[in-house]
Amino acid sequence: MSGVRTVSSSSANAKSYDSIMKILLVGDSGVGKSCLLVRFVEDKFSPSFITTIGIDFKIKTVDINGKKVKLQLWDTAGQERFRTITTAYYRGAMGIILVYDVTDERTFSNIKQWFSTVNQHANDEAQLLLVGNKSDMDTRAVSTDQGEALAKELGIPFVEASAKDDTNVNDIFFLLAKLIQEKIDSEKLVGNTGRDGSVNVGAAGNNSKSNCC
Ligand SMILES: Nc1nc2c(ncn2[C@@H]2O[C@H](COP(=O)(O)OP(=O)(O)OP(=O)(O)O)[C@@H](O)[C@H]2O)c(=O)[nH]1
Repeated sequence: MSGVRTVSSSSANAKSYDSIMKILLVGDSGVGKSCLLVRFVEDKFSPSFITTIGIDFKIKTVDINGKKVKLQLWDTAGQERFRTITTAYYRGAMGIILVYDVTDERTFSNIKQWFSTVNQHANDEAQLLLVGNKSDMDTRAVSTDQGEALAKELGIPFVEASAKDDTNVNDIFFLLAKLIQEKIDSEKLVGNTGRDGSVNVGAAGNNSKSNCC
């Protein structure tokens, strides 16, 4: 994708980036959230399924329009029993990726529920993105048209991807980071980095830096 370039996939020190973006992945258990993250950050794929317990995170620094942006990527557990823990992390997220599995219709129909949970717990200004994963598989149950139609209905962008064969995985994260950056540049979203590297996010109108009336 033009204007976007990977800088490093290791933990960056405090002086090696211009800004931080907190991004969350949500969706049913088994749709491939962890695999998308591992593919993006480590360029690896494992066919074995190790379910996420609670929450996990990885870091990757990318170049967006000449600025070094540290992506703080939070991988939430899809299992219902962790829902109380995971929803606590929605607040402050600048970007949220809703993932379903194109071979599993149930994970697709559950996206509306994920969308509503996100709207309930996340900041109004968070940028959302719908991802249909496992596009490499022949046993498809959800068509690309269905994915596009749902994204249109929800008013969010859509990407089909495969963590396994590395289709569109970089595009997911770079597209989201670019959209977040555009919101920051247009002052719809404000991110402040705390001393510990944590990010506080708010709508620009709620932030003291905004030129509010
Ligand atoms: N064929 C194929 N399999 C995939 C793909 N992505 C993930 N998988 C497989 O799907 C299974 C679940 O992947 P995970 O990434 O652990 O799923 P998750 O969404 O993180 O699951 P939870 O941690 O329980 O929420 C694993 O066996 C993966 O190997 C893909 O793009 N293609």
